[in-house]
Formats: sequence, structure tokens, C-alpha cells
Amino acid sequence: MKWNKFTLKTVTGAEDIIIATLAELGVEGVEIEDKVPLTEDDKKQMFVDILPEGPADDGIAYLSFYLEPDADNEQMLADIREELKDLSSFMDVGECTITESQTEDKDWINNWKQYFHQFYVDDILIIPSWEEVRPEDADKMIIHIDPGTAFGTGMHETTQLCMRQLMKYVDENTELLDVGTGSGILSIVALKLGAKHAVGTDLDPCAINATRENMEANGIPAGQMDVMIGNIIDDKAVQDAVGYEKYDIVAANILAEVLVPLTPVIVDQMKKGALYITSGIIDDKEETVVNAVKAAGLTVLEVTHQGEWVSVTAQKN
Ligand SMILES: C[S@@+](CC[C@H](N)C(=O)[O-])C[C@H]1O[C@@H](n2cnc3c(N)ncnc32)[C@H](O)[C@@H]1O
Repeated sequence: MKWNKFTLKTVTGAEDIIIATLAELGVEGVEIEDKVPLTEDDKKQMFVDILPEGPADDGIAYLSFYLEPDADNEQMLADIREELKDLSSFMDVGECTITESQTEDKDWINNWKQYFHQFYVDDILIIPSWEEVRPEDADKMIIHIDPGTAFGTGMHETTQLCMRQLMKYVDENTELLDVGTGSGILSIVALKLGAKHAVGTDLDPCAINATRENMEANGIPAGQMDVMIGNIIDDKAVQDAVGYEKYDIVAANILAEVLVPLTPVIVDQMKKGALYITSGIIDDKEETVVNAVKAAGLTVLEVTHQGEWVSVTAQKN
């Protein structure tokens, strides 16, 4: 379906009040485009280490909203202009010009799938749930994955670095803790490699459905993995539920900024002799994570690299 898109040019200081005014008129889901720099909290939510430098903030904001083609758009726009005029009498709302364009109703959740095709990580075939296994690959270790809205297709270097460490260290006695499980991919790899059981934690509630569906797609019984949502770094209830001195391997593919506070906490969850496999570390943060791991009393066993990404594997003495 085609939608009418209206873009209102204003100033950043008026964004909130205009969005509230639009909501009162029945316009919801406003898209904001401005050059206000991200806060530290915003950056943490994005789960990436390096963000490109944006252009300087010029104070201009564009607010876009969508109206159905068959609605009475003229009346709605007249009401909006009237409200903007009122607002302009007591605050700066900028130009308040409204431009119109048309946009396709695309399936944004699923569109990215055209770029995700089956591939190998060493001897493991990762295959999206919507593709078939070729007959010549049938005897391979196969991981079926559909990350849904959670992170973890297996295509990212950091996931692959963790997978390779799991290939080296998992055995049939392994009890795995997968912090930042996302799609559950690392737990699934470990369970396919023979691990006994996995516990995944994530902040993102999408991880619950994603891991459940991926476990099923890989024929892994529900009882072999538990998922807990919450922040193990500072939530005692999550720490208690995860359990202490219980894990042979902890995998954590998360940003260096998260690994630093996570490491001293996670040590208590590990058995003596257990391994801590970390990734998600951009190369210039390698030393920061290595130092955090050492400060928590762990011995660094290996540091591996892929592209600009780093994985640190350490052991609890
Ligand atoms: C880079 S993704 C890794 C996903 C998957 N494990 C993989 O290796 O592909 C990082 C995940 O960590 C989660 N995360 C970030 N901070 C966290 C925290 N403090 N505790 C648990 N999960 C966290 C994010 O929601 C995200 O799903």
C-alpha cells in the first residue's frame, strides 16, 4: 500500500511539543530527523562500538508522519497548520513548512533477509530458516537460524570468533552461560557440539522468542536451554537465578563497555578452572578488556582476531 508522507520542517527545541500536538490530533508514530548528537545512553542502546561522526547540529529538525491515502488529509493538514500557528505565538517553531511525498508500505522487519544466505564458519554451516540444505551439505554440522529481531545471524566477526573458541573448548560436560544470547546462536552451537546445558541472558526481551524458535529449528529439546531477561551486571535476582560457581564456560559477545563491568561479576558464576570467552571488542579496546579480565583474577589464555574485532579467552584459576 502507498502512504502519504508529510515532512514538517521545524527546530529541535520544538520537537516534543509538536509531536504531542500531532498526537492530540490523532497523528501517531512520528519519525524525527535531526543532528542532535547521541547521548552516552543512546550509544549503549545501539550495541555498536564505533559510530560515525555526524554533521554539526544546525538546530533544524524534520518530523515525518504518515496518513492513509483515503483519509481526509486536507482537513488534517489544516488542523495541524492551525495548531502550529498557535504554538508559534509563544515559542520558536521554525519554518513549519510541510512537504508531501508518497512512500511504499514495505515489510521492514523482513526486508533484510534478502542479504542473509547460508555460509560456513570453518566446518559449521549456518543456514537461514528460509533456505534449504543442499544434498552435498547434509552430513555437515548445520545451524538453522532466524534471528528475528534479536542479534545473531552468525555473520558478524565477533560471533564467529566466539564460535571458534566454543569449537575448541566445549565437551559433553559443558554447562554454558551465554551472556547477551540474542538469537541464541552461541548456545545452539555449543549444544550441537555436545554441551550438556546452556543458560542465556539478555536485556532484550526479543531474545526469548528468538532463542525458543531457533532451539526448535535445530531440534534441541526445550530443557537444554533456559533464557533469562535482565541485567546480570547489577540485578541480584538475575545473578541468583543464573547460579554461582556453576558454569564451565561463559561466553559473552558484548561491547567492551559492557564486558568491563560484567567481568568481575561473572567470575562468581564460573566454576574453578572455567573459561571466559569474550568478543564484541573493537581492536582499540583490546587492552581495556584484557586489563579488566586480569583485574578480575582471570588468566588470559588466548587473544584472537578477525578483521578489526577481538576475542579474549581467559580462565578462572
Ligand atoms: C553482539 S550481540 C551478541 C548476540 C549473540 N550472542 C552473538 O554472538 O551473535 C550482544 C547482545 O548482548 C545483549 N546485551 C547487551 N548488554 C547486556 C547485558 N548487560 N546483559 C545481557 N545482555 C546484554 C544485547 O541485547 C545483544 O543481544
